[in-house]
Amino acid sequence: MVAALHFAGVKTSHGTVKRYPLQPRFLLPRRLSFASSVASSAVQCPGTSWTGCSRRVLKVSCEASKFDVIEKNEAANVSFGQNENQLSCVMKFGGSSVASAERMREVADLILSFPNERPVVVLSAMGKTTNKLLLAGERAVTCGVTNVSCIDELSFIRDLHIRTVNELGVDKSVIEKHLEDLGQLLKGIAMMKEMTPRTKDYLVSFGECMSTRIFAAYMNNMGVKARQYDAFDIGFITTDDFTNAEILEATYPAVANKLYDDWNSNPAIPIVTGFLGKGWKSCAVTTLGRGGSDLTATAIGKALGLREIQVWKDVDGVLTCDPNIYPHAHPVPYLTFDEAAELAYFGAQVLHPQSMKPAREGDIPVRVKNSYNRNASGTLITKSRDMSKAVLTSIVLKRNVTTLDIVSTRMLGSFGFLAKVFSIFADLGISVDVVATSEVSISLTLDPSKLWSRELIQQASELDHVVEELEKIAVVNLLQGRSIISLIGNVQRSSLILEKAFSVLRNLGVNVQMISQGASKVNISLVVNNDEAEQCVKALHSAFFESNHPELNIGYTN
Ligand SMILES: Nc1ncnc2c1ncn2[C@@H]1O[C@H](COP(=O)(O)OP(=O)(O)O)[C@@H](O)[C@H]1O
Ligand SMILES: N[C@@H](CC(=O)OP(=O)(O)O)C(=O)O
Repeated sequence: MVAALHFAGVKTSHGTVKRYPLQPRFLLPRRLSFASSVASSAVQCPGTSWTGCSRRVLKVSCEASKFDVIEKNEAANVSFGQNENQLSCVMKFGGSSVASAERMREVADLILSFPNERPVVVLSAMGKTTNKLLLAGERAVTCGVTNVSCIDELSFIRDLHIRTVNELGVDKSVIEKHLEDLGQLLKGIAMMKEMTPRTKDYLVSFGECMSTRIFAAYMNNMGVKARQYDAFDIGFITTDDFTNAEILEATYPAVANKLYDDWNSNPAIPIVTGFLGKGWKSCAVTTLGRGGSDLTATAIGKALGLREIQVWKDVDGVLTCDPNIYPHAHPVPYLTFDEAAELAYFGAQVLHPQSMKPAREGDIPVRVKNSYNRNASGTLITKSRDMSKAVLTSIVLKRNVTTLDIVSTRMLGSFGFLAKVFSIFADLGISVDVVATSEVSISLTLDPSKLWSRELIQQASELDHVVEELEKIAVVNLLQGRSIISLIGNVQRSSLILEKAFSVLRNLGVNVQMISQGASKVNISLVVNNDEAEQCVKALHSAFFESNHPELNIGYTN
């Protein structure tokens, strides 16, 4: 069966015109395929041979009201997925992946290059927009209402977004109101001379709200039906902990209902804002902590029971250590949820610390991929993997950690002492990362993950309060400027790991101040001084991952 389609011409990054169909669904037979890049594309039913193929062939299937876009590379076999009409996976693209018009084109192309997927797309704000918004807010606090329009970061954000819509050929109206409201909000902040956490969350939400609107409009211009969603309007219900809200259970059924209902009644690729939610009491916009779009993605994966969650970054997957510390770090092909969670929790910026939780609960594989190098195989994170040969998987560094040495004044026995210390932390809402205990003393590091910035802030007053409380029962020594080096791997082989690690550290003349091997079986933590930490990571990396002893290099070979 061959039918005529209307095509919209779209300018590509190379200035050529690609042609995409305009979704005249009433014109379409039950299922269609068509060749793109060929002006006079033939439309045919699946099962017939591909005609008019240039290097790439797009295929659109419409079954009843269902909608599907499929791309075929010459080399690849096209096959339909098993549930070809349902949403199949999440594809999350971080700020680095959608930093410009050029990048948005790449991402659209990438999405369409997956023939068998009907993805829910989750986007972060473009590039460094979140940081710029925060800086703009901080400047507004002190600059005075009349100077708001001169804030450099505001001009930067405006220019970036307007340039992007222009370059993509998208109507400016999709973000005009947001840009106007953003200016008003900054004036409000300037007037109040303060920026509360609640205001901060509303302020940064403009980043994701604009990137998703631009991208959805671009997809629609290409003839690929897409629908933009603000997460706070589709059931992402959170606690009211502004800047670091937690997703509440009610989110899952609400999001599933909304996305599936819309998909079933009028299919269009959902383009959802990452990072954002709605406080259940305040009904105000909340955020899930920096890097929170990863968590949005895994939460949607769990809510919809999807087959896979893909998080697309600017690196070839989770690496054996932070590439900013050691540029030749290697991709880790397989991780368990536990390993990935530990790695993220202990400071690897590549994943949001809480993002593995929904994926683990839903048992949905997470794939970390590189949007700049789509052929790299990336990292696959699943419930379990063959650990028989695994030793060390990755080395993670968390800087600027505060440690506390707490020695009992012996008014309490050991049991009462531990209980009392931890009840103080519980009362103050502070969680602890690493703990080492003896009968009458405890050494621990404080969890900075609740803090807004990825740079750890010294919360002086909070720490003073902790010390004050602890001093009622103990002698307390507070030490700042420490780092935690976490050795993520197979703690079943901890003796081997520790032997090697300590020999490396001894050679460097570094004294380990605290060591903790948790019951988690995937992490050994070492506390060292900040100024020694980077050289330790580099030396450990070369000893474990570049040694001539294959038994020590196998963290990423299985
Ligand atoms: N172990 C690690 N593996 C991979 N990337 C890491 C690691 N540790 C830190 N990173 C950093 O994390 C960055 C990717 O995370 P992020 O910036 O949140 O991506 P996105 O904004 O695209 O979601 C990388 O560019 C890299 O610099
Ligand atoms: N834009 C937010 C949320 C996010 O997840 O971003 P990214 O995916 O670029 O890390 C942030 O910068 O924190």
